[in-house]
Parts: sequence; C-alpha cells; structure tokens
Amino acid sequence: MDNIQLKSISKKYKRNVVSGNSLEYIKSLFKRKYETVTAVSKVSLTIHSGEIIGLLGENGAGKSTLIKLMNGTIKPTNGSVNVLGYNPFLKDKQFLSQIGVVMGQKSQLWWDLSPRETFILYKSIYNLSDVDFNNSLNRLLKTLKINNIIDSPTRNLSLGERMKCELICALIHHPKILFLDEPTIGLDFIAQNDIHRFLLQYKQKHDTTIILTSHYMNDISYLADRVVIMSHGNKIYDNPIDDLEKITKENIYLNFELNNVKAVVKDFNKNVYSSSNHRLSLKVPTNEVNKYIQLVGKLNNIHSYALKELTIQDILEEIYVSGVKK
Ligand SMILES: Nc1ncnc2c1ncn2[C@@H]1O[C@H](COP(=O)(O)OP(=O)(O)OP(=O)(O)O)[C@@H](O)[C@H]1O
Repeated sequence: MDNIQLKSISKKYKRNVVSGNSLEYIKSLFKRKYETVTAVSKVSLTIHSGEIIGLLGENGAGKSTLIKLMNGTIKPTNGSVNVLGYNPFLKDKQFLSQIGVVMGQKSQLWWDLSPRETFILYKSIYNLSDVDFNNSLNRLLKTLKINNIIDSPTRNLSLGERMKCELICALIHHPKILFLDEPTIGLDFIAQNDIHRFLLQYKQKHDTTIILTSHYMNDISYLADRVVIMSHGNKIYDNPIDDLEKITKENIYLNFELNNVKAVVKDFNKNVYSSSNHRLSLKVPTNEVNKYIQLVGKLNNIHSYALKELTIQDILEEIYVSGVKK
C-alpha cells in the first residue's frame, strides 16, 4: 500500500539579498531585494507502507524541505502531496495523529522539564488513555534502556539520551509514518548503533514507514530499504539498497604501488578511483581483475597490488559526489 505520493512537487523560497557594501546594506533595509531559491524541483516519489527510505544529499540539497513538505510543515509551490490520504498542509487532526517527527537539530523536549513530564504533555496532545500511554511508554523505555534518566531535567541529559527521548515523543502514539531528519547528528558511534538497532527492531514490530535523512552513510546503509539522493533540489537517484549491494559485488578496487602513476593514469581514465605519485586505485569489474593487472604491468613496473572490496558507502559517496559536481 502507498503511504506517500508526491507528484512533481516544487518548493521555492524567497530569500532576501543584500550586497556586501555597507551603503547597499542600509539601502536594503528600506527597499528589500529578493531572489528565488528552488529548494525542491519537480520531485515525484511514491513511498510504500513499511519502507525505510534513506534521503541523502549535500548541504542545501533539499532534504529537509522534502521532509517538511511530507509532514505538512510547509506547502508546495507546485505539485501535489498525498500522505495517508491527506493533504498534510491542512494539518487534519487524524493526519497528525498518524505521523511522528524527529528533527535532529530542533528539540521537542522542554529544557526545564524532565522527559517524563514532556511525555505526559504528548499524552494529552494525542489524547491517549492512561493504559495506552503507560503501555507504550514502558515498551519504548524498555527497548531504549533509559528508565533511569527520564526524571532528570532535560538540560542535564547527554545528547544521546536526549535523542532517545525525542524518539519516545515521536513514537508514543504509534504513528504509521516516522520522519527523522538527521536523528544521529553529533552522536558517538555507540549511541548511533543504539538508535540503529532500536529503529530496526521498532520497524520490524510495527511495520512503520520511516523517512530518514542523514549525512552519515552508515545510517543509510544500515537502515534503509531504498535510497533517494537529492542534489540541487532534484531527485538524482532512487533505488533499492539491494541494487547497491549488487554493484558492490560486481566491482572491486584494485590498488597499485607503481613507479610512475602519471604514465599509466591516462590510459585508465574511466576506471580511476584515486591517484597520487606512487599509488593508483582503479575500480574494475570483479571478473576482469587479471586483465587490468596485466594492462597496468605492461605500462609500468608494479611494486605491489592489493584488492579492496567496495562497500555500499563507497557507491553512495560516488553517486552523491557526481550529483554535486553537475
Ligand atoms: N525558510 C527558508 N527560506 C529561504 N530559503 C530556505 C528556507 N529553507 C531552506 N531554504 C533554502 O533551500 C535550500 C534547501 O534547503 P534544505 O534545508 O532543504 O536543504 P538540506 O538538504 O536539508 O540541507 P542540510 O543537509 O544542510 O540540512 C537551501 O538553499 C536553503 O538555504
């Protein structure tokens, strides 16, 4: 079943423009000049129930704007958005009760309240019965293992503890869709892993649709069923993670130590992954490794070579970087 349908949506923002010199700046206080920024351009996307979508892209690529369009925070300039049968921007109560949102850079916890007190506020916002609230909270606390901290003021908690509490706020009412905008930002490796494990476990149990943005490739490669890459407001890639897995098996890095990389590099232009004075890394089809060793050996004296398997992160980085350069 489709949960989210975006049809050719665009979002343009008006941005105030001020030139560098101070006279222009003072003038602009009286007569403002604007430019139009296209944050999202004609994006179509269908997301099915229970999918985890990993949204990737450089800074300013349009990821947060896309999430805000899906959860109704902003209205598209063009195109249509349908989430669970609703126009999200109309903020129907029924719609809001079926989504949860975590914006990694914006807290939904009250700084001077304890997390438990904040959870109780959410209980009344979502109109949960005592039984539903207590069952849901106890289950979430048990899986996230943070029983011991939820009665301290939020300001005293670590970033990792706060993020786990943010997840409770977003999930206390069992939403069908969870929007996560950089949920692991600033977290150490252990806290990141805790969040990964929790999200996978939660999704398996509740079949929740999850839309996740992150700059950490391991968030995406560990969690996502499907990867969508944005660049300059456009969707440049949209494929299942299994496709990426296949590419990692079909290709391999062949790393050489050579006398003179320059003498070789031009003949392998499209295979070159990286090069320096004495090191050359080629990306080659896995079943043609011997052919490439022989070809390089004919052009230069090979000191040594080694093979390195590709990871999903390598492929994602490549697509991501080529999109940014365009
Ligand atoms: N409220 C706004 N007013 C004007 N411009 C905006 C507004 N919000 C976003 N933009 C611009 O739209 C573009 C896309 O921004 P967006 O926040 O969606 O990118 P992002 O991919 O989430 O970036 P990041 O990874 O840095 O969070 C950027 O150029 C940004 O400056």
